[in-house]
Parts: sequence; structure tokens; C-alpha cells
Amino acid sequence: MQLVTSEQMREIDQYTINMLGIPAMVLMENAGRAIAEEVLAYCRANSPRTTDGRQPAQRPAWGWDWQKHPADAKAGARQDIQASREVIRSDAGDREALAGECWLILIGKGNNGGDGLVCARHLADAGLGVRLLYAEPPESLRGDAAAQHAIAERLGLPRSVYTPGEAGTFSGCTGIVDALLGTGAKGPPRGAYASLIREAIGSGLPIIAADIPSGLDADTGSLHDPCIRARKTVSLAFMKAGLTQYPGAEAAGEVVVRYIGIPAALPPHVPGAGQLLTEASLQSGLGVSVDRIRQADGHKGTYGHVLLAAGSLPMSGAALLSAKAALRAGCGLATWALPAALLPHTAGAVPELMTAPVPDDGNGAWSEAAADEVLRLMQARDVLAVGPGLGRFPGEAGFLRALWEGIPRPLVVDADALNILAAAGGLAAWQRRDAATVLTPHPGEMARLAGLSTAEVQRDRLGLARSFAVQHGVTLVLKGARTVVADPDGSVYVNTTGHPGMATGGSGDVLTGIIASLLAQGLSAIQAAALGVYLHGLAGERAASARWTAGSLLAGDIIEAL
Ligand SMILES: NC(=O)C1=CN([C@@H]2O[C@H](COP(=O)(O)OP(=O)(O)OC[C@H]3O[C@@H](n4cnc5c(N)ncnc54)[C@H](O)[C@@H]3O)[C@@H](O)[C@H]2O)[C@@H](O)CC1
Ligand SMILES: [K+]
Repeated sequence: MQLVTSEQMREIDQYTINMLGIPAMVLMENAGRAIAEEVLAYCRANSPRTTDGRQPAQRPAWGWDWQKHPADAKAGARQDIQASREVIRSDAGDREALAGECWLILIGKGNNGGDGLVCARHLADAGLGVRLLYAEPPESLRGDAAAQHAIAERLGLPRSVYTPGEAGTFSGCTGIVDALLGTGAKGPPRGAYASLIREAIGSGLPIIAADIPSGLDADTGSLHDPCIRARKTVSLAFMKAGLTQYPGAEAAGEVVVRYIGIPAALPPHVPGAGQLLTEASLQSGLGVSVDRIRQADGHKGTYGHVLLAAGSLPMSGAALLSAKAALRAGCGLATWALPAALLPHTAGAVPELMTAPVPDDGNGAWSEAAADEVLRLMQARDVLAVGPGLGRFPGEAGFLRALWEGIPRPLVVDADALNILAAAGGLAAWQRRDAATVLTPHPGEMARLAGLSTAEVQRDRLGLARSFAVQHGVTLVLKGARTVVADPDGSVYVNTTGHPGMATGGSGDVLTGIIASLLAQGLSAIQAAALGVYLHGLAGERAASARWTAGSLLAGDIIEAL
């Protein structure tokens, strides 16, 4: 599924209206109607007055649901048809059930407010009580939004203009539609918008947001103060990038992307902000399947050989987790290069794993000289993963630089290897590698690599990942909820799988092993990184739901679920 920024959405709107000739009023009509359908669906699923015995929609405890664009998949088209049928049903049968509902529609003065006015009209027709609350006097509306206001006036929809602090603003209401600010918003909500948002949140009523929650930065997912907290957000035409990233994803609640007549194919001059990683987009966009098929006549050599330079006396488990994950992700062989002193303590822990002890003066630590042995081992291996549990040690920069420059094969750099890279001047000071290079930082490691604070990294994860990958010619996996994967060619992917229980020690080591394994099986850097984060998240979800609660999930469980 395509992600867009506000600016890109504006260009797409303009192209659709001016170049294709689809009238803006048609788009607004479709948008408002789609939002109304989502309000009705919400009412039916949550109202005690629902009498037709249908099960309320199960809201996922995390993640989001979205309605697929009809062009995305046949399943999506079916959902759209079903949504229309439900409205017909409501016209005929549910009026009584919906009659107790009274929704307050918050109207801003731009086109987002226009969408709210269309929504109100459809809700009233479906039998809901509606009240319009304008943030500013309706005379301030222009263009299509003003035309929608005039229609609402002729229909006699009850309305008032917001007065801060006035008693009774929300009394008798069962829900709120937030149509205050959309993709045309600039900066934190000002004036009446700010106080109305605060009062709406304070009312405790369920809120459904039109396009984006007002106060959200639609590009980055950071929140202005104040920002609407929605139960559901109806993203129009395309998913706005900021809805995928925390804290925006939290403020948006369940996200539903609805088709409003804007073609699914982007205009030629609009690049898009990225793609959501789903099974469908992995297959169609990146040409990889989640099902890893084995050849009938394949042998262990067919699926590649991973070398792992990892582990030190206090952190040998990190290497074992990476190695086992690599084997579970399907590589034919894995060898662990380890400081020799670790061998007696770890031999046989993963029986399928080969070991290659590296001289260490008996201290269980790495040294600059150890790079020679890793380089020698790499002559007969396909991929090197370096970092998990590596530790910091004298000569570390020389060690890593020797591997970085001396290995003409794919390289996965994680954990302490990333910290070594950052301490040695960052990527600006290192030459570009020709072979695939995948970096897998968590936000703290990313901050060190990019010379930023962790908060700065988290403020615009998509933008930073893209610019870093392009600037340094590496494939970047910026971990965290909704992991971002960026390719040196500027393409960006946002993962959709994962589970809060995966926030546990060793989870990243497992991911490193999976990505290295997929590289060894011949996938490109972006294929391996994208499929790797998708599978890692999916395995985490399965491990959590099958046997464990979120809090008790261990990294090893993710490997078992692979
Ligand atoms: N033709 C189109 O372009 C379509 C637009 N659509 C809707 O229109 C929205 C975009 O509409 P607009 O571009 O008119 O913009 P918005 O409706 O998002 O808001 C812009 C208005 O809010 C004011 N404003 C901006 N930032 C503010 C802030 N921080 N505090 C207070 N006021 C602020 C501006 O002065 C402007 O009047 C989309 O999000 C979507 O909901 C849909 O109707 C589909 C078609
Ligand atoms: K909104």
C-alpha cells in the first residue's frame, strides 16, 4: 500500500482535478460518504442498541486495520462492495438502532471541514442525530467547503459556532467526527482549533478522524500540542505516512484507507513516501514470497553459508540467537567465528552450528588481529553478519574497517559493530562498499550513527532512514515499532508485523540472523531486509499469540515461531 506526504497528496489532488478533470466536489462527496460509512460501521459494532446479532468488529489490540484499495487486491474490492451493502441495509433496517446516536461534527474552514459537512449529511440520512460545530463562523469557508455549508443550511442541519468553555457543547452526544484540520494544516493547531481539540479530548467521547487526527504531523507521525486521539481514522485515497509511525499511529487508532475516486496509480511526477510492507507488496513490489520454497533437488550448499562474527564473554547468547535464527530462516550452513575462550562454554548449544574459534589470549574478547581470521573464513562463506554481542575492544575500528573494506560479499552490521562505526567517525569517514551492506540500528544506535539525539531520530523516522540510505549507499533497517527499511535508491518500506512483546533482549540479534540468512540464499539487500523484518514481526506475533503473553515472550520464542 502506497504512503504519501501532505505535499504529495496536494499534488495528487491537483493532478486528479486539473489534469484528469474529476471535479473536486465529486472527490469531497466520496470522501464524506466514506467517512459516514465508517461512522455507521463504528456505531453498529459498538452500540448496545445494535439488534441484528452481528458480532462487533474485533479491534486488534495493536497494529491497525485498513481497507484495501480496490486496486490493491480482489479482497479489497470485496470489502468495498460489502461496505456499500451495509449502508443500504442501514437505510432499510437499522434506523431504529442508530436513532439513539448523536454525533457532533467538528468543522474546520478548509476542505477537511467540507468532508465533515458531507459526512454529516449522509449520517443524517442514515438516521443518526447530527450537530455541526464550526470552529470559525461558517462565512469563513471558501470554495467547495462553502458550497457544502450552503447545502447543510438548506437541509437545516442543526449547527453552532464554537465558543470556548461554553457549557453543554458535548451534552447528548455519543460520538465526534473530527473534520477540523487535514493535510492543509501547518504547525500546531491555533486559536479556536486548539481549545476545541482539547475540549473534544476532554469529553471522553469516541472520535473518528477525517483523513488525519487534527494536530498530527501527517508526514512524520509526530504530534503537535494538542492533537486529537481518535478511535478510528479514515485516511482518504492514500495512507498518510504519519499514520504509520508512533506516536501518530497511536493517536490515529484503527486506520482505514478509503477509495474516493482518486486513481490508485500515482501521477508520473509524484514519487510517493514509501510502501507498507505486506505479503502482497513484498510479492508485487520486491518480488519475494513469504513462503520460502526449497528446490526438490536442493542441498545445503544451495541455500548459502552465513558467517557470524559475534559474541564475547559476557554476551555469547547474542551470537547463538543470531546463528540459530539464521538456520531457522533457511540458510544451508552457518558458522560462528568466536573468541576461542568461549568455545568450552558454548560448544553444542546449537548442534547444527559450526564454530571457528579465533585466538583471543584467553580473555573471550575480540581484537584487531582477529580480522585476519574472519577474512580467511569469508573466502568460503557467502555473507558476514557482524556485531551481536561483539563488545567493545582495543583496535575495534581497525577490526571493523578491515572487514568493511576487505569483504566483497554481503555484510550485515548490527549492535556493537554499529557503535564502533559511529565512534570511528560514522559512515562519512568510510568508503562505500560495492557489495550489499545492511545496517540494522535501533533508534539509539541510529542516533549515534547520525549524530542526533534519539528524540530527533524518532521525530521523522521515514525521512531520516531515506536520506541516510541514499547518502551513504547502505540498506538501512531502522528498528522499533513499525520498523522502517530504506534502500539506497530512495525507496522506503514500513513494516506492518510485530508485537509489543518483541521489545526484549535478543530480539534484534534474531533479526540480524534472519537477514543474513536471506542474503545467503541469494536475495538482494532490500529484499532480505524487507522480508526479514516482515518475517521477524510475524514470528513474534505468532509466538505471542500461540503460547506466550506479551511480557513473557523471549527472543528464542521468535526463532521457534519462524
Ligand atoms: N480537492 C481536494 O483537494 C480534496 C481534499 N480533501 C480534504 O481536504 C483536506 C485538505 O484541505 P485543505 O487543503 O483545504 O486544508 P485543511 O482543511 O486541512 O485545513 C486548512 C485550513 O485550516 C487553516 N489552518 C492551517 N493550519 C492551521 C493550524 N495549525 N491551526 C488552525 N488553522 C489552520 C488554514 O488557514 C486553512 O484555512 C484533506 O485532508 C481532505 O480531508 C477531500 O475533500 C478530497 C478532495
Ligand atoms: K481531521
